[in-house]
Order: sequence, then C-alpha cells, then structure tokens
Amino acid sequence: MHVTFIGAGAIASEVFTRLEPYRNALEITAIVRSGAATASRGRAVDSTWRGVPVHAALPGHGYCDLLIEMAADSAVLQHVVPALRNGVPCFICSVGALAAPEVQAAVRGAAQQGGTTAQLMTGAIGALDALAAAAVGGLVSVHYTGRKPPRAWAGTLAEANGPLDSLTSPTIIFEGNARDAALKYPLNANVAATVALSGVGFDKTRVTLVADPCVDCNVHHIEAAGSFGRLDFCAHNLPSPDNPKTSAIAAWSVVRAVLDRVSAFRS
Ligand SMILES: NC(=O)C1=CN([C@@H]2O[C@H](COP(=O)(O)OP(=O)(O)OC[C@H]3O[C@@H](n4cnc5c(N)ncnc54)[C@H](OP(=O)(O)O)[C@@H]3O)[C@@H](O)[C@H]2O)C=CC1
Ligand SMILES: O=C([O-])CC(=O)C(=O)O
Repeated sequence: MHVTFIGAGAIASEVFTRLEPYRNALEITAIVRSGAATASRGRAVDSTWRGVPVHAALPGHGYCDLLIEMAADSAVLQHVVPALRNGVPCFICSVGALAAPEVQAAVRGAAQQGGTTAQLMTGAIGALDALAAAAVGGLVSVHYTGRKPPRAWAGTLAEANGPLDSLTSPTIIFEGNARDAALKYPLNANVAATVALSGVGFDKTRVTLVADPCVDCNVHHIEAAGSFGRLDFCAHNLPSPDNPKTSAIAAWSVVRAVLDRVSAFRS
C-alpha cells in the first residue's frame, strides 16, 4: 500500500513512527506540507522529511492507495478533494472543515466522482459508533462539551476576552451549535464536527467550549438522548507532547484506521 501524508506535524510524526513496524505492508511515498510555518521562521522547507520526499502539492497525478490528511482545514479542499476525484481513498483529521457547506459538498461530489470514500478519523473522541446507531432510531438531543487547559486555546478567538494565563476558574468561551464552533475554533472543534456528523448534524448539535485552568487534559464529553435511551461518554485525553491543542490519542486513531485496512477483523 502506497500512502501519501498531508501534514508533517504532531499527528503525522506520531503516525509515521507508529507505522514503522508495518513497512513491509505499507510505504509512505510522499509528504505534502504547507511550509508556511517554517518559511515564516526564515527557514526553507527541507526537500525530504524522515527520508520521504516533501511536496507542496500532490505529486504526479496524485495517485496512491491511501491519502491521510493530518494538516489543517484548508488542506481538505486543497488536497483531499482532488485525490478523491482521482479515486484515492482518503482519511480526514481536520473534520471541522466539513462545517462549511461548500467544503462538505465538494468532498461528497469528489468521492462520488472518484467512486471512493473519505473516512473521518475518530480522532480525540469515541462512542461515535453508538451515537450513529442511536441516530438511526432517532436522537432528541446531543450536547458536546470540550474542556481544555487555557494554553490549548492560545491563538484562538478565546484570547479576545483577555489573557488566557490569568484565568483562575473554568470559563466558557463558546456556546452555540457545532457549525459555529467548528468555523470559529477550527483547531479545537474537530470533535464537535465529528459528533455532529455522527449524530444530529451541525445545526442541531449543542456545543460548549471551556478554558479550564483546573484541568491538565483535553476533556471531551458527549451527552445524548433519544429513542435508544441516554448516552454519556467522557474522554480525559492527555495532550500530544508536540501540540497542546491535539490529544495524543488522535494520532493513534489514524494508526488504528490504517491497520484496519490490512487486518482480517474490523471493530
Ligand atoms: N479529528 C480530531 O479529533 C482531531 C483533529 N485534529 C486536526 O488534525 C490536524 C493536524 O493536527 P496536528 O498534527 O496537531 O497539527 P500541527 O499544527 O502539529 O501540524 C500541521 C501540519 O500540517 C501542515 N499543513 C498545514 N496546512 C496545510 C495545507 N493546507 N496543506 C498541506 N499541509 C499543511 C503543516 O505544514 P508545515 O509544517 O509545512 O507548516 C504541518 O506540518 C489539524 O487540522 C487539527 O485541527 C487534531 C486533533 C484531533
Ligand atoms: O483534543 C483534540 O485532540 C482536538 C480537539 O479538541 C478538537 O479538534 O476538537
């Protein structure tokens, strides 16, 4: 299996390392990265990353057996959509991108045109299988609360209300629906988007985002009710050592999805 990575950050680095024991079954043949961050620090982007050629756009006709997006919302239109059109199955980490109706429509159209699928990574959350099954019978309400230490909200709209490091108690920084959450907090509301897409959609999923100096984990809590009964799922995720906004388990969800492609059983 020839795999293309989009992104060379916290998630991609961990996925690369964890897939090393499986190199006999899969080869990472290309990395696409923006280079923007490195260029802004006055350094050119290296032509290889961990020995794999780095590109600014999908190489050749973009064909590979699997493309894994681990980059940013912008990468979905830029790289995932053309790959899907070419028939390449894709994994998406930046699920929040799908809150924009035109991006969701482009992904659907491209997958249909290419006769393939875009698989949304479970990322930092779980219980999506139960939520999706409950949605078949009918969900009445879904409420997602994302609670992270103040430093995880650095560089986001949350800073508009004052310095985050002066917070002494849990502070609600957003209340609304999943669409607005994902559009306003693109680096911190992928889970809100994933929960929305598994359950009652972007407009009906209620979201609360909290900057909480009392936690050292990224806490993701789903409460749902419907004809199935009630669901209450809470993950207390340790952050990635490379990116405090990203839970470590997000990369492992990608590894699991890759291994599902080559194993006899899928859970
Ligand atoms: N679904 C979920 O539950 C979760 C989703 N995420 C999402 O996953 C994505 C990756 O997270 P993480 O690894 O922590 O992020 P990082 O910031 O650590 O890394 C991002 C990488 O993507 C590259 N990049 C950014 N924009 C583009 C682009 N348009 N095209 C190609 N490459 C690009 C950057 O390139 P360069 O280095 O050259 O600048 C960088 O290498 C983010 O969108 C994040 O919000 C994160 C956690 C959980
Ligand atoms: O915890 C994480 O890994 C990321 C997160 O909250 C999100 O993007 O929704």
